[in-house]
Amino acid sequence: MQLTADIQNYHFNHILLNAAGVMCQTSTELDAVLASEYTGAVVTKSATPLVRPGNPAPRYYELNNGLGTINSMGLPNEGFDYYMNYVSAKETYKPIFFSIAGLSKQENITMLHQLQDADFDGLIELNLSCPNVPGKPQTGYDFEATEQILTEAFAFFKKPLGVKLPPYFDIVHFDDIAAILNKFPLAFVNTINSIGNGLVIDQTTDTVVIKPKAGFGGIGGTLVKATALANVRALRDRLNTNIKIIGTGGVTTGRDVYDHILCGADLVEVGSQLAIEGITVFERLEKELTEILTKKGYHSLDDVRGQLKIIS
Ligand SMILES: O=C(O)c1[nH]c(=O)[nH]c(=O)c1Cl
Repeated sequence: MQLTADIQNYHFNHILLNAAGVMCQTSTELDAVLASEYTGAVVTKSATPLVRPGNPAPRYYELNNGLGTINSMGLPNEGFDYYMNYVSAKETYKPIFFSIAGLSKQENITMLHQLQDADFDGLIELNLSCPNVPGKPQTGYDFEATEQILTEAFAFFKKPLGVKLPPYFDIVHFDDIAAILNKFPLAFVNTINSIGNGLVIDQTTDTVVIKPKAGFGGIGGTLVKATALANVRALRDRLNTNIKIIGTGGVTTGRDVYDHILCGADLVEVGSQLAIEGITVFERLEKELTEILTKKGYHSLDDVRGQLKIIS
Protein backbone atom coordinates (compact mmCIF):
# COMPACT_ATOMS: atom_id res chain seq x y z
CA MET A 1 0.00 0.00 0.00
CA GLN A 2 1.45 3.38 -0.98
CA LEU A 3 1.16 5.57 2.12
CA THR A 4 3.63 8.30 1.16
CA ALA A 5 3.53 12.05 0.55
CA ASP A 6 5.81 14.88 -0.55
CA ILE A 7 6.17 18.54 0.39
CA GLN A 8 8.54 20.28 -2.02
CA ASN A 9 11.67 18.12 -2.00
CA TYR A 10 10.87 16.42 1.31
CA HIS A 11 9.57 12.86 1.04
CA PHE A 12 7.49 11.20 3.73
CA ASN A 13 7.38 7.40 3.86
CA HIS A 14 4.42 7.55 6.26
CA ILE A 15 1.81 10.31 6.46
CA LEU A 16 1.30 10.38 10.23
CA LEU A 17 3.14 12.54 12.75
CA ASN A 18 2.50 14.26 16.06
CA ALA A 19 0.72 17.60 16.34
CA ALA A 20 2.93 20.38 17.69
CA GLY A 21 2.59 20.49 21.45
CA VAL A 22 2.13 16.75 21.95
CA MET A 23 5.10 14.44 22.69
CA CYS A 24 7.58 17.00 21.33
CA GLN A 25 8.81 19.33 24.08
CA THR A 26 12.00 17.44 24.99
CA SER A 27 14.61 15.59 22.94
CA THR A 28 13.46 12.32 24.53
CA GLU A 29 9.91 12.88 23.29
CA LEU A 30 11.07 14.03 19.84
CA ASP A 31 13.30 10.94 19.56
CA ALA A 32 10.36 8.69 20.48
CA VAL A 33 8.20 10.09 17.67
CA LEU A 34 11.06 9.81 15.16
CA ALA A 35 11.85 6.26 16.29
CA SER A 36 8.34 5.01 15.59
CA GLU A 37 8.17 2.87 12.46
CA TYR A 38 4.79 4.43 11.69
CA THR A 39 5.62 8.16 11.65
CA GLY A 40 6.80 10.03 8.59
CA ALA A 41 8.17 13.04 10.43
CA VAL A 42 8.15 14.93 13.72
CA VAL A 43 7.20 18.49 14.65
CA THR A 44 8.72 20.32 17.61
CA LYS A 45 6.78 22.06 20.36
CA SER A 46 6.29 25.63 19.20
CA ALA A 47 9.41 27.52 20.27
CA THR A 48 9.68 31.00 21.74
CA PRO A 49 13.03 32.83 21.84
CA LEU A 50 13.51 32.04 25.54
CA VAL A 51 12.55 29.12 27.76
CA ARG A 52 8.97 29.34 29.05
CA PRO A 53 7.44 27.46 31.99
CA GLY A 54 3.95 28.06 30.63
CA ASN A 55 0.73 28.50 32.55
CA PRO A 56 0.06 27.19 36.10
CA ALA A 57 -1.31 23.65 36.43
CA PRO A 58 -3.79 22.05 36.12
CA ARG A 59 -3.54 23.16 32.50
CA TYR A 60 -4.46 19.98 30.59
CA TYR A 61 -7.44 17.65 31.01
CA GLU A 62 -8.81 14.59 29.19
CA LEU A 63 -12.57 14.40 29.14
CA ASN A 64 -13.64 11.18 30.88
CA ASN A 65 -15.93 10.29 27.96
CA GLY A 66 -12.84 10.05 25.75
CA LEU A 67 -14.29 12.62 23.38
CA GLY A 68 -11.57 15.18 23.74
CA THR A 69 -9.10 17.29 25.64
CA ILE A 70 -8.83 20.85 26.87
CA ASN A 71 -5.49 22.63 27.34
CA SER A 72 -4.17 25.98 28.33
CA MET A 73 -0.48 25.08 28.44
CA GLY A 74 0.65 28.64 27.75
CA LEU A 75 3.48 27.83 25.36
CA PRO A 76 5.81 25.97 27.74
CA ASN A 77 8.96 25.11 25.79
CA GLU A 78 12.72 24.72 26.14
CA GLY A 79 13.46 27.82 24.09
CA PHE A 80 14.53 28.34 20.49
CA ASP A 81 18.21 27.40 20.96
CA TYR A 82 17.30 24.03 22.49
CA TYR A 83 15.33 23.00 19.42
CA MET A 84 17.94 24.46 17.08
CA ASN A 85 20.58 22.34 18.82
CA TYR A 86 18.32 19.30 18.60
CA VAL A 87 17.58 19.58 14.87
CA SER A 88 21.20 20.48 14.06
CA ALA A 89 22.58 17.41 15.81
CA LYS A 90 19.84 14.97 14.80
CA GLU A 91 20.79 12.23 12.35
CA THR A 92 17.52 11.18 10.74
CA TYR A 93 16.19 10.51 7.25
CA LYS A 94 12.74 11.67 8.37
CA PRO A 95 11.93 15.35 7.77
CA ILE A 96 11.67 17.56 10.85
CA PHE A 97 9.18 20.43 11.21
CA PHE A 98 10.53 23.24 13.40
CA SER A 99 7.55 25.05 14.96
CA ILE A 100 7.86 28.65 16.18
CA ALA A 101 5.38 30.82 18.06
CA GLY A 102 6.84 34.18 18.91
CA LEU A 103 4.85 36.46 21.23
CA SER A 104 5.22 39.28 18.72
CA LYS A 105 5.82 39.75 15.00
CA GLN A 106 9.37 40.80 15.78
CA GLU A 107 10.08 37.63 17.76
CA ASN A 108 8.88 35.52 14.84
CA ILE A 109 10.92 37.52 12.31
CA THR A 110 14.02 37.17 14.49
CA MET A 111 13.58 33.40 14.81
CA LEU A 112 12.98 33.11 11.06
CA HIS A 113 16.25 34.98 10.37
CA GLN A 114 18.07 32.58 12.70
CA LEU A 115 16.48 29.60 10.94
CA GLN A 116 17.32 31.03 7.52
CA ASP A 117 20.96 31.52 8.50
CA ALA A 118 21.33 28.13 10.25
CA ASP A 119 22.33 24.96 8.42
CA PHE A 120 18.99 23.45 9.46
CA ASP A 121 17.60 21.34 6.61
CA GLY A 122 13.92 20.92 7.36
CA LEU A 123 10.53 22.61 7.24
CA ILE A 124 9.39 25.52 9.40
CA GLU A 125 5.89 25.84 10.83
CA LEU A 126 4.89 29.37 11.84
CA ASN A 127 2.25 28.93 14.54
CA LEU A 128 -0.33 31.68 14.07
CA SER A 129 -2.90 30.09 16.36
CA CYS A 130 -1.86 29.61 19.97
CA PRO A 131 -5.04 30.41 21.94
CA ASN A 132 -3.57 30.24 25.43
CA VAL A 133 -1.18 33.13 26.07
CA PRO A 134 -3.21 35.57 28.18
CA GLY A 135 -3.52 38.91 26.44
CA LYS A 136 -2.17 37.59 23.15
CA PRO A 137 -4.68 37.22 20.30
CA GLN A 138 -4.44 34.45 17.74
CA THR A 139 -2.73 36.10 14.76
CA GLY A 140 -4.63 33.78 12.41
CA TYR A 141 -7.85 35.62 13.30
CA ASP A 142 -6.29 38.96 12.33
CA PHE A 143 -6.09 38.84 8.52
CA GLU A 144 -4.08 42.06 8.18
CA ALA A 145 -1.51 40.90 10.74
CA THR A 146 -1.28 37.52 9.00
CA GLU A 147 -0.61 39.14 5.62
CA GLN A 148 1.90 41.54 7.20
CA ILE A 149 4.03 38.89 8.86
CA LEU A 150 4.04 36.68 5.76
CA THR A 151 5.04 39.68 3.61
CA GLU A 152 7.96 40.45 5.94
CA ALA A 153 8.95 36.77 6.25
CA PHE A 154 9.02 36.03 2.53
CA ALA A 155 11.14 39.11 1.90
CA PHE A 156 14.11 37.06 3.17
CA PHE A 157 13.03 33.52 4.08
CA LYS A 158 13.87 30.94 1.40
CA LYS A 159 13.42 27.64 3.26
CA PRO A 160 10.15 25.62 3.23
CA LEU A 161 7.71 27.63 5.36
CA GLY A 162 4.16 26.76 6.36
CA VAL A 163 1.60 28.16 8.77
CA LYS A 164 -0.47 26.53 11.57
CA LEU A 165 -3.93 28.04 11.42
CA PRO A 166 -6.78 28.33 13.89
CA PRO A 167 -10.13 26.87 12.84
CA TYR A 168 -12.43 29.17 10.85
CA PHE A 169 -16.21 28.91 11.04
CA ASP A 170 -17.43 31.21 8.27
CA ILE A 171 -17.26 30.60 4.51
CA VAL A 172 -16.19 34.20 3.90
CA HIS A 173 -13.32 33.69 6.36
CA PHE A 174 -12.20 30.62 4.34
CA ASP A 175 -12.27 32.86 1.23
CA ASP A 176 -10.38 35.68 2.95
CA ILE A 177 -7.59 33.64 4.56
CA ALA A 178 -7.08 31.57 1.39
CA ALA A 179 -6.82 34.73 -0.71
CA ILE A 180 -4.07 35.99 1.61
CA LEU A 181 -2.17 32.68 1.76
CA ASN A 182 -2.27 32.29 -2.05
CA LYS A 183 -0.16 35.44 -2.34
CA PHE A 184 2.83 33.64 -0.83
CA PRO A 185 5.03 30.67 -1.83
CA LEU A 186 4.03 28.64 1.20
CA ALA A 187 5.17 25.02 1.34
CA PHE A 188 2.14 23.95 3.38
CA VAL A 189 -0.78 24.98 5.54
CA ASN A 190 -1.55 23.02 8.70
CA THR A 191 -5.17 23.13 9.80
CA ILE A 192 -6.56 23.07 12.51
CA ASN A 193 -5.09 24.09 15.81
CA SER A 194 -7.30 23.46 18.88
CA ILE A 195 -10.66 25.23 18.94
CA GLY A 196 -9.73 28.09 21.22
CA ASN A 197 -11.33 29.04 24.52
CA GLY A 198 -13.70 26.21 25.20
CA LEU A 199 -14.91 25.45 28.73
CA VAL A 200 -15.15 22.06 30.47
CA ILE A 201 -16.82 21.51 33.85
CA ASP A 202 -16.10 18.86 36.50
CA GLN A 203 -19.56 17.52 37.30
CA THR A 204 -18.76 16.46 40.86
CA THR A 205 -17.32 19.80 41.97
CA ASP A 206 -19.11 22.24 39.65
CA THR A 207 -15.65 23.60 38.91
CA VAL A 208 -13.72 24.22 35.71
CA VAL A 209 -11.08 21.53 35.05
CA ILE A 210 -8.06 23.75 34.26
CA LYS A 211 -6.65 26.67 36.25
CA PRO A 212 -5.46 29.23 33.64
CA LYS A 213 -7.86 31.83 32.25
CA ALA A 214 -10.66 30.79 34.63
CA GLY A 215 -10.91 27.47 32.83
CA PHE A 216 -10.92 28.59 29.21
CA GLY A 217 -8.72 26.44 26.95
CA GLY A 218 -8.18 24.92 23.52
CA ILE A 219 -10.39 21.96 22.67
CA GLY A 220 -9.02 18.92 20.81
CA GLY A 221 -9.96 15.34 20.02
CA THR A 222 -13.15 13.82 18.63
CA LEU A 223 -15.13 16.94 19.55
CA VAL A 224 -13.30 18.97 16.87
CA LYS A 225 -13.34 16.46 13.97
CA ALA A 226 -16.18 18.05 11.95
CA THR A 227 -14.53 21.47 12.17
CA ALA A 228 -11.12 20.04 11.28
CA LEU A 229 -12.45 18.27 8.17
CA ALA A 230 -14.30 21.41 7.06
CA ASN A 231 -11.14 23.52 7.33
CA VAL A 232 -9.04 20.94 5.45
CA ARG A 233 -11.66 20.70 2.69
CA ALA A 234 -12.30 24.45 2.44
CA LEU A 235 -8.60 25.32 2.23
CA ARG A 236 -7.79 22.50 -0.19
CA ASP A 237 -10.55 23.78 -2.47
CA ARG A 238 -9.18 27.35 -2.31
CA LEU A 239 -5.38 27.12 -2.06
CA ASN A 240 -2.92 26.82 -4.95
CA THR A 241 -2.11 23.16 -5.53
CA ASN A 242 1.57 23.75 -4.72
CA ILE A 243 0.57 24.61 -1.16
CA LYS A 244 0.25 21.22 0.52
CA ILE A 245 -2.20 20.58 3.38
CA ILE A 246 -1.46 19.02 6.75
CA GLY A 247 -4.71 17.87 8.33
CA THR A 248 -4.92 18.03 12.12
CA GLY A 249 -7.83 17.62 14.49
CA GLY A 250 -10.18 14.89 15.65
CA VAL A 251 -8.02 11.93 14.58
CA THR A 252 -8.66 8.92 16.81
CA THR A 253 -9.22 6.14 14.25
CA GLY A 254 -8.00 5.07 10.83
CA ARG A 255 -11.31 6.27 9.42
CA ASP A 256 -10.55 9.77 10.74
CA VAL A 257 -7.20 9.68 8.91
CA TYR A 258 -9.00 8.50 5.77
CA ASP A 259 -11.55 11.32 6.07
CA HIS A 260 -8.79 13.94 6.33
CA ILE A 261 -7.23 12.54 3.14
CA LEU A 262 -10.64 12.50 1.39
CA CYS A 263 -10.84 16.22 2.22
CA GLY A 264 -7.42 16.81 0.67
CA ALA A 265 -4.79 16.32 3.37
CA ASP A 266 -1.27 15.25 2.34
CA LEU A 267 -0.04 14.57 5.88
CA VAL A 268 -2.18 13.93 8.96
CA GLU A 269 -1.27 14.89 12.53
CA VAL A 270 -2.37 13.33 15.78
CA GLY A 271 -2.59 15.46 18.93
CA SER A 272 -5.08 14.59 21.67
CA GLN A 273 -5.22 10.88 20.85
CA LEU A 274 -1.42 10.67 20.93
CA ALA A 275 -1.45 12.31 24.37
CA ILE A 276 -4.19 9.90 25.54
CA GLU A 277 -2.98 6.63 23.94
CA GLY A 278 0.78 7.10 23.58
CA ILE A 279 3.23 6.31 20.81
CA THR A 280 1.48 3.07 19.79
CA VAL A 281 -1.40 5.12 18.37
CA PHE A 282 0.53 5.53 15.11
CA GLU A 283 0.72 1.78 14.44
CA ARG A 284 -2.99 1.33 15.21
CA LEU A 285 -4.01 4.23 12.96
CA GLU A 286 -1.87 3.04 10.05
CA LYS A 287 -3.23 -0.50 10.33
CA GLU A 288 -6.83 0.73 10.48
CA LEU A 289 -6.22 3.05 7.50
CA THR A 290 -4.67 0.23 5.48
CA GLU A 291 -7.66 -2.01 6.22
CA ILE A 292 -10.04 0.63 4.87
CA LEU A 293 -7.97 1.20 1.71
CA THR A 294 -7.70 -2.55 1.08
CA LYS A 295 -11.42 -3.08 1.57
CA LYS A 296 -12.14 -0.32 -0.94
CA GLY A 297 -9.69 -1.78 -3.43
CA TYR A 298 -7.29 1.18 -3.32
CA HIS A 299 -3.52 0.80 -3.70
CA SER A 300 -2.44 4.34 -2.95
CA LEU A 301 -3.51 7.41 -1.03
CA ASP A 302 -3.44 9.17 -4.39
CA ASP A 303 -6.65 7.26 -5.20
CA VAL A 304 -8.33 8.90 -2.18
CA ARG A 305 -6.80 12.35 -1.70
CA GLY A 306 -9.33 15.10 -2.27
CA GLN A 307 -11.93 12.66 -3.63
CA LEU A 308 -14.72 13.55 -1.19
CA LYS A 309 -17.97 13.47 -3.11
CA ILE A 310 -20.83 15.93 -2.76
CA ILE A 311 -24.49 15.29 -3.37
CA SER A 312 -25.22 16.62 -6.88
O1 LIG B 1 -1.01 26.43 25.17
C1 LIG B 1 -0.20 26.04 24.29
O2 LIG B 1 1.04 25.91 24.45
C2 LIG B 1 -0.81 25.73 22.97
N1 LIG B 1 -1.97 25.01 23.00
C3 LIG B 1 -2.69 24.75 21.85
O3 LIG B 1 -3.76 24.09 21.88
N2 LIG B 1 -2.22 25.21 20.66
C4 LIG B 1 -1.07 25.91 20.55
O4 LIG B 1 -0.69 26.32 19.44
C5 LIG B 1 -0.33 26.19 21.76
CL1 LIG B 1 1.15 27.08 21.64
